[in-house]
Amino acid sequence: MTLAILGAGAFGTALAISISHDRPVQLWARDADQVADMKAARENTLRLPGCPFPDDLRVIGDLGDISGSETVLLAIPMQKLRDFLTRHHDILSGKTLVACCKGMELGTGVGPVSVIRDVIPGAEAAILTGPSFAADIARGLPTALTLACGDDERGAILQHDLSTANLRIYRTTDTIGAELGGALKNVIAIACGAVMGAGLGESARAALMTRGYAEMQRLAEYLGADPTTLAGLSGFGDLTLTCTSEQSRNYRLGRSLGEGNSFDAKTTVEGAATAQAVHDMAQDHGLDMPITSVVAALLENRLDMKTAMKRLLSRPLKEE
Ligand SMILES: NC(=O)C1=CN([C@@H]2O[C@H](COP(=O)(O)OP(=O)(O)OC[C@H]3O[C@@H](n4cnc5c(N)ncnc54)[C@H](OP(=O)(O)O)[C@@H]3O)[C@@H](O)[C@H]2O)C=CC1
Ligand SMILES: O=C(CO)COP(=O)(O)O
Repeated sequence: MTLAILGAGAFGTALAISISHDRPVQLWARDADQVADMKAARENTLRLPGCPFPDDLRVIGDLGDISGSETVLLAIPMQKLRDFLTRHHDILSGKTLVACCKGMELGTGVGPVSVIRDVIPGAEAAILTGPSFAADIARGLPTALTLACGDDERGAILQHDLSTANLRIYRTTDTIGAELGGALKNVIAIACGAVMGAGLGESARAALMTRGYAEMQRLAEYLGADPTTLAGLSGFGDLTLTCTSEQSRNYRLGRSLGEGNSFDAKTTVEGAATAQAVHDMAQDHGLDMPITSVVAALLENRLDMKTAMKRLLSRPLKEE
């Protein structure tokens, strides 16, 4: 079975490299120059340099070529997903679509599985998420991810098809919990980066991670997710990785905020839009999401670091 991966960014490319050691993979990029470059160089010099392509990885620039692939991984940023699916509805209808992005959609507040179900009801929707840096996967370092699919039989097939010697996949049917964990940990990582950038120390970061996790659980429970999903790879696991690593773009954006430095606006940082989306949703539903709200305000320059910290620390004292 050939697998198609749409989006030749760092993550799509890393998954394509890892999985094509076991089975044929088509990796699609929208930009003709990038397609030509990857075909010639047999690596993604733009997004993931230094990671050579296995022989069974085929680079494609024509979406029509995926007609024979039953399973399609969508590795494009969250805020671009709805438009992408709408434009390519007919090609993707009837397939199993696995979201590989992390975030909640601005305007609707929903995650990628809901967007897929909404735009292409004729497809089976799933999500692959969890603690993993693209460079680690591409280099063959051990990684564990969560595959969430509402249809457990289909989920078991995906789990088997996408696992490799170094990529160990666990499965759940709780798609809401899996997409919330991946989305919200990015917001908390921005907060942690900001605290570290401002020189507030490791203890403050540990407090933010813990209270951030409580915030994630609160929203997840409200939206009907299983709390044990949040305690797994897609929630706690990814929170730990992203809040503590300089490899994370969300963490680095936060650190720049804390240091008072600018950050390259072209970098994919899913937590920025997600902070706003979740803040809006929390307000609509009367939910208490103080860290998310502070991150959204920091990113919009509605708050400075000092006031942000004061706001979090001056909240009424309560039971843990
Ligand atoms: N990098 C990582 O370590 C990990 C990333 N992820 C998640 O994967 C998702 C993608 O991130 P990542 O690959 O790192 O991002 P990159 O910035 O490396 O790449 C983004 C990719 O999306 C493509 N793209 C952007 N907009 C569109 C569009 N409208 N239509 C089609 N393609 C589009 C870009 O194409 P172009 O170059 O032409 O603009 C590019 O190939 C994110 O949600 C991220 O959270 C998950 C786990 C790990
Ligand atoms: O999701 C990731 C790790 O699991 C990648 O994190 P960043 O998007 O912050 O780089």
